[in-house]
Amino acid sequence: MDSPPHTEYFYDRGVVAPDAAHVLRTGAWMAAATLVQLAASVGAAWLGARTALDVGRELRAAVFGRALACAEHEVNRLGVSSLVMRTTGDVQQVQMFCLTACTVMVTAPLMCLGGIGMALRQDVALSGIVAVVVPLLALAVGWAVRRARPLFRDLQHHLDVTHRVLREQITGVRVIRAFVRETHERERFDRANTDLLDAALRSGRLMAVLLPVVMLVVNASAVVVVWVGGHRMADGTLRVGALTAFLTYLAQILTSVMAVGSLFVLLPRAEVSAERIAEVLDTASRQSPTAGPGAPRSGRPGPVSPAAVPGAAGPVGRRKEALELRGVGFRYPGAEEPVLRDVTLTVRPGEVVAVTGSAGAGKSTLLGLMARRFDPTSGAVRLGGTDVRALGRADLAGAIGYAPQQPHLFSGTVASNLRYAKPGACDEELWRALRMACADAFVAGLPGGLDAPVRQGGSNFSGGQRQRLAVARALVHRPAVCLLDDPFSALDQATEARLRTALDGEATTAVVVTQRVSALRAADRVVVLDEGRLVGIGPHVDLLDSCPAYREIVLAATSGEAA
Ligand SMILES: Nc1ncnc2c1ncn2[C@@H]1O[C@H](COP(=O)(O)OP(=O)(O)OP(=O)(O)O)[C@@H](O)[C@H]1O
Repeated sequence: MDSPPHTEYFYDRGVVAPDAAHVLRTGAWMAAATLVQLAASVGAAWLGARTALDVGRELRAAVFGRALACAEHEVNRLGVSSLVMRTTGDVQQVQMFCLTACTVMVTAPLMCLGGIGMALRQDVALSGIVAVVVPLLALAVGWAVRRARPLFRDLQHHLDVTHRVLREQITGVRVIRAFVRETHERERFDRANTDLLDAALRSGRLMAVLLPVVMLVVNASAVVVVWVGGHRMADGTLRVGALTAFLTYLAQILTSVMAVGSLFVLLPRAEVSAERIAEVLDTASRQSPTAGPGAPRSGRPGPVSPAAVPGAAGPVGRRKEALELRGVGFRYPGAEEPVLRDVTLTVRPGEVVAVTGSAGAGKSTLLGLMARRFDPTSGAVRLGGTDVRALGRADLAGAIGYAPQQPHLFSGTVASNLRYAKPGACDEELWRALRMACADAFVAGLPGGLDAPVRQGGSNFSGGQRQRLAVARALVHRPAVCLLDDPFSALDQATEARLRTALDGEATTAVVVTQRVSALRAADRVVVLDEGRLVGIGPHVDLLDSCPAYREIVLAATSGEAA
Protein backbone atom coordinates (compact mmCIF):
# COMPACT_ATOMS: atom_id res chain seq x y z
CA MET A 1 0.00 0.00 0.00
CA ASP A 2 1.20 3.50 -0.84
CA SER A 3 2.42 5.80 1.88
CA PRO A 4 0.50 9.06 2.36
CA PRO A 5 1.58 12.05 0.21
CA HIS A 6 4.47 13.25 2.23
CA THR A 7 7.38 15.53 1.26
CA GLU A 8 9.98 13.05 2.46
CA TYR A 9 8.56 10.15 0.43
CA PHE A 10 8.05 12.48 -2.51
CA TYR A 11 11.78 13.21 -2.59
CA ASP A 12 13.12 9.80 -1.66
CA ARG A 13 10.80 7.75 -3.85
CA GLY A 14 9.95 10.26 -6.57
CA VAL A 15 13.06 12.35 -7.12
CA VAL A 16 15.94 10.31 -5.68
CA ALA A 17 14.61 6.93 -6.91
CA PRO A 18 13.31 8.35 -9.52
CA ASP A 19 9.63 7.33 -9.95
CA ALA A 20 7.60 9.54 -12.34
CA ALA A 21 4.27 7.89 -11.46
CA HIS A 22 4.87 8.59 -7.76
CA VAL A 23 5.75 12.21 -8.58
CA LEU A 24 2.51 12.61 -10.58
CA ARG A 25 0.33 10.92 -7.95
CA THR A 26 1.81 12.82 -5.02
CA GLY A 27 1.93 16.03 -7.05
CA ALA A 28 -1.81 15.71 -7.74
CA TRP A 29 -2.48 15.29 -4.01
CA MET A 30 -0.38 18.34 -3.27
CA ALA A 31 -2.08 20.42 -5.98
CA ALA A 32 -5.49 19.45 -4.57
CA ALA A 33 -4.38 20.39 -1.05
CA THR A 34 -3.04 23.70 -2.36
CA LEU A 35 -6.36 24.44 -4.08
CA VAL A 36 -8.25 23.76 -0.85
CA GLN A 37 -5.80 25.98 1.00
CA LEU A 38 -6.24 28.71 -1.63
CA ALA A 39 -10.04 28.56 -1.36
CA ALA A 40 -9.80 28.65 2.44
CA SER A 41 -7.44 31.65 2.26
CA VAL A 42 -9.74 33.54 -0.11
CA GLY A 43 -12.73 32.74 2.11
CA ALA A 44 -10.84 33.82 5.23
CA ALA A 45 -9.73 37.06 3.55
CA TRP A 46 -13.28 37.83 2.41
CA LEU A 47 -14.83 37.08 5.80
CA GLY A 48 -12.04 38.94 7.56
CA ALA A 49 -12.47 42.01 5.36
CA ARG A 50 -16.24 41.94 5.85
CA THR A 51 -15.90 41.64 9.63
CA ALA A 52 -13.26 44.39 9.82
CA LEU A 53 -15.34 46.75 7.66
CA ASP A 54 -18.40 46.10 9.84
CA VAL A 55 -16.36 46.72 12.99
CA GLY A 56 -15.10 49.98 11.44
CA ARG A 57 -18.60 51.14 10.53
CA GLU A 58 -20.02 50.29 13.96
CA LEU A 59 -17.14 52.03 15.73
CA ARG A 60 -17.46 55.15 13.57
CA ALA A 61 -21.19 55.28 14.27
CA ALA A 62 -20.62 54.80 18.01
CA VAL A 63 -17.92 57.50 18.22
CA PHE A 64 -19.98 59.92 16.14
CA GLY A 65 -23.10 59.22 18.21
CA ARG A 66 -21.19 59.82 21.42
CA ALA A 67 -19.60 63.00 20.03
CA LEU A 68 -23.10 64.31 19.27
CA ALA A 69 -24.32 63.45 22.76
CA CYS A 70 -21.20 64.76 24.51
CA ALA A 71 -21.46 67.69 26.87
CA GLU A 72 -20.15 70.85 25.20
CA HIS A 73 -17.17 71.13 27.54
CA GLU A 74 -16.21 67.54 26.71
CA VAL A 75 -16.17 68.40 23.01
CA ASN A 76 -13.98 71.39 23.84
CA ARG A 77 -11.71 69.25 26.02
CA LEU A 78 -11.21 66.57 23.36
CA GLY A 79 -11.03 69.11 20.53
CA VAL A 80 -12.95 69.03 17.28
CA SER A 81 -9.92 67.92 15.21
CA SER A 82 -9.14 65.14 17.63
CA LEU A 83 -12.74 63.94 17.50
CA VAL A 84 -12.61 63.89 13.71
CA MET A 85 -9.30 62.02 13.89
CA ARG A 86 -10.68 59.50 16.36
CA THR A 87 -13.75 58.89 14.19
CA THR A 88 -11.66 58.34 11.05
CA GLY A 89 -7.92 57.62 11.51
CA ASP A 90 -8.16 55.78 14.82
CA VAL A 91 -11.07 53.66 13.68
CA GLN A 92 -9.04 52.87 10.54
CA GLN A 93 -6.17 51.55 12.69
CA VAL A 94 -8.49 49.30 14.71
CA GLN A 95 -10.11 48.15 11.46
CA MET A 96 -6.73 47.20 9.98
CA PHE A 97 -5.85 45.25 13.10
CA CYS A 98 -9.18 43.41 12.93
CA LEU A 99 -8.62 42.58 9.27
CA THR A 100 -5.17 41.13 9.95
CA ALA A 101 -6.36 39.36 13.10
CA CYS A 102 -9.29 37.74 11.29
CA THR A 103 -7.12 36.46 8.46
CA VAL A 104 -4.06 35.52 10.48
CA MET A 105 -5.34 34.33 13.83
CA VAL A 106 -7.20 31.32 12.43
CA THR A 107 -4.81 30.11 9.77
CA ALA A 108 -1.44 30.92 11.34
CA PRO A 109 -1.84 28.94 14.60
CA LEU A 110 -3.24 25.97 12.65
CA MET A 111 -0.38 26.06 10.16
CA CYS A 112 2.14 26.49 12.97
CA LEU A 113 0.77 23.63 15.08
CA GLY A 114 0.50 21.41 12.00
CA GLY A 115 4.08 22.29 11.05
CA ILE A 116 5.36 21.55 14.57
CA GLY A 117 3.54 18.21 14.60
CA MET A 118 4.97 17.21 11.23
CA ALA A 119 8.46 18.45 12.18
CA LEU A 120 8.39 16.41 15.41
CA ARG A 121 7.23 13.35 13.47
CA GLN A 122 9.97 13.94 10.94
CA ASP A 123 12.90 14.44 13.27
CA VAL A 124 12.68 15.12 17.02
CA ALA A 125 16.33 16.20 17.30
CA LEU A 126 16.08 18.82 14.53
CA SER A 127 12.81 20.04 16.07
CA GLY A 128 14.84 21.26 19.03
CA ILE A 129 15.90 24.15 16.76
CA VAL A 130 12.25 25.17 16.43
CA ALA A 131 11.94 25.14 20.23
CA VAL A 132 14.73 27.73 20.36
CA VAL A 133 13.74 29.88 17.37
CA VAL A 134 10.03 30.41 18.14
CA PRO A 135 10.59 31.84 21.67
CA LEU A 136 13.39 34.02 20.25
CA LEU A 137 10.99 35.49 17.69
CA ALA A 138 8.31 35.96 20.35
CA LEU A 139 10.83 37.80 22.54
CA ALA A 140 11.86 40.13 19.69
CA VAL A 141 8.25 40.98 18.80
CA GLY A 142 7.27 41.40 22.48
CA TRP A 143 10.17 43.80 23.02
CA ALA A 144 9.13 45.87 20.00
CA VAL A 145 5.47 45.97 21.03
CA ARG A 146 6.34 47.20 24.53
CA ARG A 147 8.57 49.96 23.18
CA ALA A 148 6.21 50.91 20.36
CA ARG A 149 3.16 51.71 22.51
CA PRO A 150 4.33 55.14 23.84
CA LEU A 151 5.79 55.99 20.43
CA PHE A 152 2.46 55.41 18.70
CA ARG A 153 0.62 57.35 21.42
CA ASP A 154 2.95 60.24 20.64
CA LEU A 155 2.39 59.79 16.91
CA GLN A 156 -1.41 59.95 17.28
CA HIS A 157 -1.06 63.05 19.44
CA HIS A 158 1.04 64.78 16.77
CA LEU A 159 -1.48 63.77 14.13
CA ASP A 160 -4.14 65.50 16.23
CA VAL A 161 -2.01 68.62 16.58
CA THR A 162 -1.28 68.78 12.84
CA HIS A 163 -4.96 68.38 12.04
CA ARG A 164 -5.89 71.09 14.52
CA VAL A 165 -3.37 73.56 13.10
CA LEU A 166 -4.36 72.75 9.53
CA ARG A 167 -8.05 73.06 10.26
CA GLU A 168 -7.57 76.37 12.04
CA GLN A 169 -5.49 77.73 9.19
CA ILE A 170 -7.83 76.61 6.42
CA THR A 171 -10.91 77.98 8.16
CA GLY A 172 -9.07 81.20 9.01
CA VAL A 173 -7.46 81.63 5.60
CA ARG A 174 -9.24 84.95 4.97
CA VAL A 175 -7.86 86.43 8.19
CA ILE A 176 -4.39 85.09 7.41
CA ARG A 177 -4.46 86.78 4.01
CA ALA A 178 -5.95 89.99 5.36
CA PHE A 179 -3.11 90.33 7.88
CA VAL A 180 -0.46 88.95 5.48
CA ARG A 181 0.48 86.28 8.03
CA GLU A 182 1.17 83.52 5.51
CA THR A 183 4.83 83.21 6.51
CA HIS A 184 4.02 82.98 10.20
CA GLU A 185 1.31 80.38 9.60
CA ARG A 186 3.54 78.42 7.22
CA GLU A 187 6.17 78.25 9.96
CA ARG A 188 3.56 77.17 12.50
CA PHE A 189 2.40 74.41 10.16
CA ASP A 190 6.00 73.40 9.40
CA ARG A 191 6.68 73.01 13.13
CA ALA A 192 3.64 70.78 13.60
CA ASN A 193 4.47 68.87 10.43
CA THR A 194 8.11 68.33 11.45
CA ASP A 195 7.07 67.14 14.92
CA LEU A 196 4.74 64.68 13.23
CA LEU A 197 7.53 63.50 10.95
CA ASP A 198 9.87 63.01 13.94
CA ALA A 199 7.23 61.03 15.81
CA ALA A 200 6.59 58.89 12.72
CA LEU A 201 10.33 58.32 12.28
CA ARG A 202 10.75 57.25 15.90
CA SER A 203 8.06 54.59 15.62
CA GLY A 204 9.14 53.70 12.06
CA ARG A 205 12.75 53.15 13.17
CA LEU A 206 11.68 50.67 15.81
CA MET A 207 9.65 48.71 13.33
CA ALA A 208 12.50 48.93 10.81
CA VAL A 209 14.84 47.30 13.35
CA LEU A 210 12.35 44.56 14.12
CA LEU A 211 12.08 43.20 10.58
CA PRO A 212 15.82 42.53 10.03
CA VAL A 213 16.03 40.94 13.50
CA VAL A 214 13.18 38.60 12.66
CA MET A 215 14.67 37.77 9.24
CA LEU A 216 18.08 37.14 10.85
CA VAL A 217 16.60 34.66 13.32
CA VAL A 218 14.60 32.94 10.56
CA ASN A 219 17.51 32.63 8.16
CA ALA A 220 19.96 31.62 10.92
CA SER A 221 17.63 28.81 11.95
CA ALA A 222 17.51 27.54 8.34
CA VAL A 223 21.32 27.62 8.21
CA VAL A 224 21.54 25.67 11.48
CA VAL A 225 19.08 23.05 10.20
CA VAL A 226 21.02 22.63 6.95
CA TRP A 227 24.32 22.49 8.80
CA VAL A 228 23.15 19.92 11.40
CA GLY A 229 21.17 18.00 8.77
CA GLY A 230 24.16 17.99 6.38
CA HIS A 231 26.38 16.41 9.03
CA ARG A 232 23.74 13.80 9.79
CA MET A 233 23.34 13.02 6.11
CA ALA A 234 27.10 12.51 5.94
CA ASP A 235 26.76 10.09 8.91
CA GLY A 236 23.99 8.33 7.04
CA THR A 237 21.46 9.00 9.86
CA LEU A 238 19.31 11.35 7.74
CA ARG A 239 18.03 11.06 4.20
CA VAL A 240 17.89 14.00 1.77
CA GLY A 241 14.11 13.70 1.61
CA ALA A 242 13.83 13.99 5.39
CA LEU A 243 16.00 17.10 5.45
CA THR A 244 14.06 18.73 2.59
CA ALA A 245 10.79 17.88 4.33
CA PHE A 246 12.04 19.31 7.61
CA LEU A 247 13.08 22.54 5.91
CA THR A 248 9.59 22.82 4.39
CA TYR A 249 7.97 22.37 7.83
CA LEU A 250 10.38 24.84 9.37
CA ALA A 251 9.44 27.43 6.71
CA GLN A 252 5.76 26.75 7.41
CA ILE A 253 6.23 27.22 11.17
CA LEU A 254 8.30 30.38 10.80
CA THR A 255 5.98 31.90 8.20
CA SER A 256 3.09 31.38 10.62
CA VAL A 257 5.06 32.86 13.51
CA MET A 258 5.98 35.86 11.33
CA ALA A 259 2.34 36.31 10.30
CA VAL A 260 1.32 36.41 13.96
CA GLY A 261 4.29 38.72 14.55
CA SER A 262 2.98 41.11 11.89
CA LEU A 263 -0.27 41.23 13.84
CA PHE A 264 1.65 42.16 16.97
CA VAL A 265 3.43 44.89 15.02
CA LEU A 266 0.01 46.43 14.31
CA LEU A 267 -1.12 45.85 17.88
CA PRO A 268 0.44 48.83 19.71
CA ARG A 269 -0.90 51.41 17.26
CA ALA A 270 -4.33 49.78 17.23
CA GLU A 271 -4.21 49.62 21.02
CA VAL A 272 -3.48 53.35 21.28
CA SER A 273 -6.26 54.10 18.79
CA ALA A 274 -8.67 51.88 20.73
CA GLU A 275 -7.81 53.77 23.94
CA ARG A 276 -8.54 57.07 22.19
CA ILE A 277 -11.85 55.74 20.86
CA ALA A 278 -12.76 54.39 24.30
CA GLU A 279 -12.05 57.81 25.81
CA VAL A 280 -14.74 59.30 23.56
CA LEU A 281 -17.17 56.47 24.23
CA ASP A 282 -16.67 56.90 27.98
CA THR A 283 -17.32 60.66 28.04
CA ALA A 284 -20.32 61.88 29.93
CA SER A 285 -23.44 62.58 27.98
CA ARG A 286 -24.75 66.14 28.01
CA GLN A 287 -27.91 64.81 29.68
CA SER A 288 -27.55 64.98 33.43
CA PRO A 289 -28.73 62.03 35.52
CA THR A 290 -31.90 63.93 36.38
CA ALA A 291 -32.91 64.13 32.73
CA GLY A 292 -36.08 62.35 31.96
CA PRO A 293 -36.67 60.18 28.93
CA GLY A 294 -37.99 61.68 25.75
CA ALA A 295 -37.82 60.89 22.13
CA PRO A 296 -34.30 60.86 20.73
CA ARG A 297 -33.23 64.01 18.88
CA SER A 298 -32.62 62.06 15.72
CA GLY A 299 -36.31 62.01 14.99
CA ARG A 300 -38.42 64.99 14.30
CA PRO A 301 -38.02 67.37 17.23
CA GLY A 302 -41.71 67.72 17.72
CA PRO A 303 -43.25 70.38 19.90
CA VAL A 304 -43.23 69.80 23.60
CA SER A 305 -46.32 67.98 24.71
CA PRO A 306 -48.66 69.53 27.26
CA ALA A 307 -47.90 66.54 29.47
CA ALA A 308 -44.18 67.20 29.23
CA VAL A 309 -44.46 70.84 30.17
CA PRO A 310 -47.14 71.41 32.79
CA GLY A 311 -49.12 74.50 32.14
CA ALA A 312 -48.76 74.19 28.39
CA ALA A 313 -52.02 74.39 26.50
CA GLY A 314 -53.45 75.40 23.20
CA PRO A 315 -52.59 74.50 19.64
CA VAL A 316 -49.07 73.54 18.71
CA GLY A 317 -46.74 76.52 18.44
CA ARG A 318 -49.26 78.99 19.79
CA ARG A 319 -48.45 78.29 23.41
CA LYS A 320 -46.73 80.80 25.59
CA GLU A 321 -44.46 79.51 28.31
CA ALA A 322 -43.03 81.02 31.44
CA LEU A 323 -39.30 80.59 31.74
CA GLU A 324 -37.87 80.78 35.23
CA LEU A 325 -34.34 80.85 36.56
CA ARG A 326 -34.05 80.12 40.25
CA GLY A 327 -30.73 81.04 41.89
CA VAL A 328 -28.82 79.98 38.80
CA GLY A 329 -25.04 79.86 39.01
CA PHE A 330 -22.70 78.56 36.35
CA ARG A 331 -18.99 77.91 36.11
CA TYR A 332 -17.35 76.55 32.95
CA PRO A 333 -15.49 73.30 33.64
CA GLY A 334 -11.90 74.11 34.54
CA ALA A 335 -12.63 77.81 35.13
CA GLU A 336 -11.81 79.24 38.54
CA GLU A 337 -14.60 81.81 38.73
CA PRO A 338 -18.29 81.33 38.00
CA VAL A 339 -19.62 83.14 34.95
CA LEU A 340 -23.09 83.55 36.42
CA ARG A 341 -23.98 83.93 40.10
CA ASP A 342 -27.36 83.55 41.73
CA VAL A 343 -29.50 84.72 38.81
CA THR A 344 -33.21 84.65 39.60
CA LEU A 345 -35.58 85.74 36.89
CA THR A 346 -39.02 84.93 35.55
CA VAL A 347 -39.87 85.56 31.93
CA ARG A 348 -43.63 85.67 31.81
CA PRO A 349 -45.61 83.93 29.06
CA GLY A 350 -45.73 86.09 25.94
CA GLU A 351 -43.22 88.56 27.31
CA VAL A 352 -40.25 89.84 25.30
CA VAL A 353 -37.23 90.21 27.55
CA ALA A 354 -34.03 91.81 26.34
CA VAL A 355 -30.75 90.79 27.98
CA THR A 356 -27.95 93.30 27.94
CA GLY A 357 -24.62 93.92 29.64
CA SER A 358 -21.00 94.58 28.85
CA ALA A 359 -18.90 92.15 26.77
CA GLY A 360 -18.25 88.94 28.71
CA ALA A 361 -20.99 89.69 31.26
CA GLY A 362 -22.49 86.24 30.70
CA LYS A 363 -25.38 86.99 28.33
CA SER A 364 -24.71 84.13 25.89
CA THR A 365 -24.07 81.77 28.79
CA LEU A 366 -27.43 82.72 30.27
CA LEU A 367 -29.17 81.97 26.97
CA GLY A 368 -27.18 78.71 26.67
CA LEU A 369 -28.50 77.62 30.06
CA MET A 370 -32.06 78.43 28.99
CA ALA A 371 -31.56 76.36 25.83
CA ARG A 372 -29.91 73.65 27.95
CA ARG A 373 -26.66 73.72 26.06
CA PHE A 374 -25.28 73.09 29.52
CA ASP A 375 -26.75 72.64 32.99
CA PRO A 376 -26.38 75.17 35.80
CA THR A 377 -23.86 74.35 38.51
CA SER A 378 -26.38 75.63 41.06
CA GLY A 379 -30.05 76.51 40.93
CA ALA A 380 -32.50 75.46 38.25
CA VAL A 381 -34.01 76.54 34.93
CA ARG A 382 -37.71 75.83 34.59
CA LEU A 383 -39.91 75.89 31.52
CA GLY A 384 -43.65 75.97 32.12
CA GLY A 385 -42.92 75.08 35.74
CA THR A 386 -40.82 71.99 34.92
CA ASP A 387 -37.09 71.75 35.47
CA VAL A 388 -35.60 71.56 31.97
CA ARG A 389 -33.39 68.66 33.16
CA ALA A 390 -36.54 66.62 33.61
CA LEU A 391 -37.64 67.23 30.02
CA GLY A 392 -36.72 64.96 27.14
CA ARG A 393 -34.36 66.58 24.66
CA ALA A 394 -36.85 66.38 21.84
CA ASP A 395 -39.55 67.92 24.02
CA LEU A 396 -37.26 70.78 24.96
CA ALA A 397 -36.10 71.31 21.38
CA GLY A 398 -39.73 71.43 20.28
CA ALA A 399 -40.56 74.05 22.88
CA ILE A 400 -37.55 76.27 22.31
CA GLY A 401 -36.28 78.09 19.24
CA TYR A 402 -32.63 79.00 19.70
CA ALA A 403 -30.48 81.11 17.42
CA PRO A 404 -26.90 81.23 18.77
CA GLN A 405 -24.62 84.25 18.49
CA GLN A 406 -22.55 82.58 15.80
CA PRO A 407 -25.05 80.97 13.47
CA HIS A 408 -23.96 77.76 11.82
CA LEU A 409 -25.44 76.62 8.54
CA PHE A 410 -24.92 73.14 7.09
CA SER A 411 -24.10 72.38 3.50
CA GLY A 412 -27.30 71.64 1.60
CA THR A 413 -30.06 74.04 0.66
CA VAL A 414 -31.86 76.89 2.37
CA ALA A 415 -34.83 74.56 2.87
CA SER A 416 -32.75 71.71 4.34
CA ASN A 417 -31.23 74.13 6.84
CA LEU A 418 -34.61 75.50 7.86
CA ARG A 419 -36.05 72.01 8.19
CA TYR A 420 -33.46 71.23 10.84
CA ALA A 421 -36.00 72.64 13.27
CA LYS A 422 -38.92 70.69 11.83
CA PRO A 423 -38.08 68.02 9.24
CA GLY A 424 -41.67 67.78 8.00
CA ALA A 425 -42.24 71.52 7.58
CA CYS A 426 -43.97 72.48 4.33
CA ASP A 427 -42.73 75.29 2.10
CA GLU A 428 -45.40 77.67 3.42
CA GLU A 429 -44.12 77.16 6.98
CA LEU A 430 -40.58 77.90 5.80
CA TRP A 431 -41.68 81.10 4.02
CA ARG A 432 -43.56 82.20 7.13
CA ALA A 433 -40.39 81.80 9.24
CA LEU A 434 -38.34 83.57 6.56
CA ARG A 435 -40.83 86.44 6.51
CA MET A 436 -40.60 86.79 10.28
CA ALA A 437 -36.79 86.81 10.11
CA CYS A 438 -36.92 89.36 7.23
CA ALA A 439 -35.11 86.83 5.05
CA ASP A 440 -37.94 86.17 2.57
CA ALA A 441 -36.90 88.87 0.10
CA PHE A 442 -33.31 87.74 -0.31
CA VAL A 443 -34.21 84.03 -0.39
CA ALA A 444 -36.85 84.73 -3.05
CA GLY A 445 -34.15 86.47 -5.07
CA LEU A 446 -31.78 83.48 -4.95
CA PRO A 447 -31.70 81.17 -7.97
CA GLY A 448 -33.75 78.23 -6.79
CA GLY A 449 -35.31 80.10 -3.86
CA LEU A 450 -35.73 77.64 -1.01
CA ASP A 451 -33.65 75.13 -2.96
CA ALA A 452 -30.72 77.53 -3.36
CA PRO A 453 -27.51 75.78 -2.32
CA VAL A 454 -25.82 76.54 0.99
CA ARG A 455 -22.10 75.84 1.15
CA GLN A 456 -20.40 74.44 4.25
CA GLY A 457 -20.80 76.88 7.15
CA GLY A 458 -22.99 79.08 4.94
CA SER A 459 -19.87 80.59 3.38
CA ASN A 460 -21.83 81.73 0.29
CA PHE A 461 -24.01 84.02 2.44
CA SER A 462 -23.22 87.30 4.13
CA GLY A 463 -23.04 87.52 7.94
CA GLY A 464 -26.43 89.27 8.08
CA GLN A 465 -28.02 86.71 5.74
CA ARG A 466 -26.66 83.84 7.81
CA GLN A 467 -28.01 85.47 10.94
CA ARG A 468 -31.46 85.92 9.44
CA LEU A 469 -31.53 82.32 8.21
CA ALA A 470 -30.55 81.17 11.71
CA VAL A 471 -33.37 83.23 13.21
CA ALA A 472 -35.79 81.81 10.65
CA ARG A 473 -34.62 78.29 11.53
CA ALA A 474 -35.33 79.02 15.20
CA LEU A 475 -38.89 80.06 14.32
CA VAL A 476 -39.91 77.35 11.82
CA HIS A 477 -41.46 75.05 14.41
CA ARG A 478 -43.27 77.94 16.13
CA PRO A 479 -41.62 77.41 19.48
CA ALA A 480 -43.20 78.38 22.77
CA VAL A 481 -40.02 80.26 23.73
CA CYS A 482 -37.61 82.03 21.36
CA LEU A 483 -34.03 82.49 22.51
CA LEU A 484 -32.18 84.81 20.14
CA ASP A 485 -28.57 85.65 20.87
CA ASP A 486 -27.70 89.04 19.41
CA PRO A 487 -29.95 88.60 16.34
CA PHE A 488 -29.80 92.27 15.39
CA SER A 489 -26.03 92.78 15.36
CA ALA A 490 -25.68 92.31 11.60
CA LEU A 491 -29.06 93.84 10.70
CA ASP A 492 -29.79 97.42 9.75
CA GLN A 493 -32.25 99.43 11.84
CA ALA A 494 -35.18 98.98 9.46
CA THR A 495 -34.73 95.19 9.25
CA GLU A 496 -34.31 94.99 13.01
CA ALA A 497 -37.61 96.87 13.48
CA ARG A 498 -39.39 94.50 11.07
CA LEU A 499 -37.98 91.46 12.87
CA ARG A 500 -39.11 92.83 16.24
CA THR A 501 -42.60 93.53 14.91
CA ALA A 502 -42.76 90.00 13.49
CA LEU A 503 -41.73 88.51 16.84
CA ASP A 504 -44.33 90.65 18.62
CA GLY A 505 -46.95 89.47 16.14
CA GLU A 506 -46.11 85.86 16.93
CA ALA A 507 -46.66 86.62 20.61
CA THR A 508 -44.32 83.91 21.84
CA THR A 509 -42.20 84.29 24.93
CA ALA A 510 -38.87 85.68 23.77
CA VAL A 511 -35.49 86.31 25.34
CA VAL A 512 -33.25 88.40 23.12
CA VAL A 513 -29.64 89.33 23.80
CA THR A 514 -29.01 92.77 22.40
CA GLN A 515 -27.11 96.01 22.85
CA ARG A 516 -29.34 97.96 20.44
CA VAL A 517 -31.14 100.78 22.25
CA SER A 518 -34.14 100.55 19.90
CA ALA A 519 -34.53 96.86 20.78
CA LEU A 520 -34.02 97.52 24.49
CA ARG A 521 -36.66 100.25 24.38
CA ALA A 522 -39.13 98.00 22.57
CA ALA A 523 -38.71 95.04 24.97
CA ASP A 524 -41.29 94.50 27.72
CA ARG A 525 -38.47 94.29 30.23
CA VAL A 526 -34.70 94.46 30.16
CA VAL A 527 -32.36 92.27 32.18
CA VAL A 528 -28.97 93.84 32.91
CA LEU A 529 -26.00 91.60 33.63
CA ASP A 530 -22.73 92.79 35.06
CA GLU A 531 -19.90 90.30 35.61
CA GLY A 532 -22.36 87.45 35.88
CA ARG A 533 -24.72 89.15 38.32
CA LEU A 534 -28.19 90.40 37.59
CA VAL A 535 -27.92 94.10 38.45
CA GLY A 536 -31.15 95.41 36.98
CA ILE A 537 -34.48 94.22 35.67
CA GLY A 538 -37.43 96.24 34.45
CA PRO A 539 -38.69 98.32 31.55
CA HIS A 540 -36.18 100.48 29.69
CA VAL A 541 -37.46 103.77 31.14
CA ASP A 542 -37.40 102.54 34.75
CA LEU A 543 -33.90 101.13 34.40
CA LEU A 544 -32.58 104.40 33.01
CA ASP A 545 -33.48 105.90 36.37
CA SER A 546 -32.67 103.06 38.68
CA CYS A 547 -29.71 101.19 37.17
CA PRO A 548 -26.41 103.08 36.66
CA ALA A 549 -24.87 100.15 34.76
CA TYR A 550 -27.79 100.22 32.32
CA ARG A 551 -27.58 103.97 31.91
CA GLU A 552 -23.92 103.59 30.99
CA ILE A 553 -24.68 100.91 28.42
CA VAL A 554 -27.44 102.99 26.84
CA LEU A 555 -25.29 106.12 26.79
CA ALA A 556 -22.43 104.26 25.15
CA ALA A 557 -24.80 102.67 22.63
CA THR A 558 -26.65 105.91 21.78
CA SER A 559 -23.43 107.83 21.22
CA GLY A 560 -22.26 104.99 18.99
CA GLU A 561 -25.57 104.86 17.11
CA ALA A 562 -25.68 108.66 16.79
CA ALA A 563 -22.13 108.68 15.45
N1 LIG B 1 -16.63 77.59 26.55
C1 LIG B 1 -16.14 78.42 27.48
N2 LIG B 1 -15.21 77.98 28.35
C2 LIG B 1 -14.72 78.78 29.31
N3 LIG B 1 -15.10 80.06 29.49
C3 LIG B 1 -16.02 80.56 28.66
C4 LIG B 1 -16.58 79.77 27.61
N4 LIG B 1 -17.48 80.53 26.94
C5 LIG B 1 -17.46 81.73 27.55
N5 LIG B 1 -16.59 81.77 28.56
C6 LIG B 1 -16.34 82.89 29.48
O1 LIG B 1 -17.55 83.23 30.09
C7 LIG B 1 -17.68 84.62 30.19
C8 LIG B 1 -19.06 85.03 29.65
O2 LIG B 1 -19.11 84.69 28.28
P1 LIG B 1 -20.41 84.99 27.43
O3 LIG B 1 -20.16 84.53 26.05
O4 LIG B 1 -21.58 84.45 28.14
O5 LIG B 1 -20.44 86.59 27.50
P2 LIG B 1 -21.35 87.60 26.72
O6 LIG B 1 -21.92 88.50 27.75
O7 LIG B 1 -22.32 86.90 25.83
O8 LIG B 1 -20.27 88.36 25.86
P3 LIG B 1 -20.43 89.08 24.43
O9 LIG B 1 -21.34 90.23 24.59
O10 LIG B 1 -19.05 89.52 24.13
O11 LIG B 1 -20.94 88.05 23.47
C9 LIG B 1 -16.53 85.24 29.44
O12 LIG B 1 -15.62 85.76 30.39
C10 LIG B 1 -15.91 84.12 28.68
O13 LIG B 1 -14.51 84.21 28.69
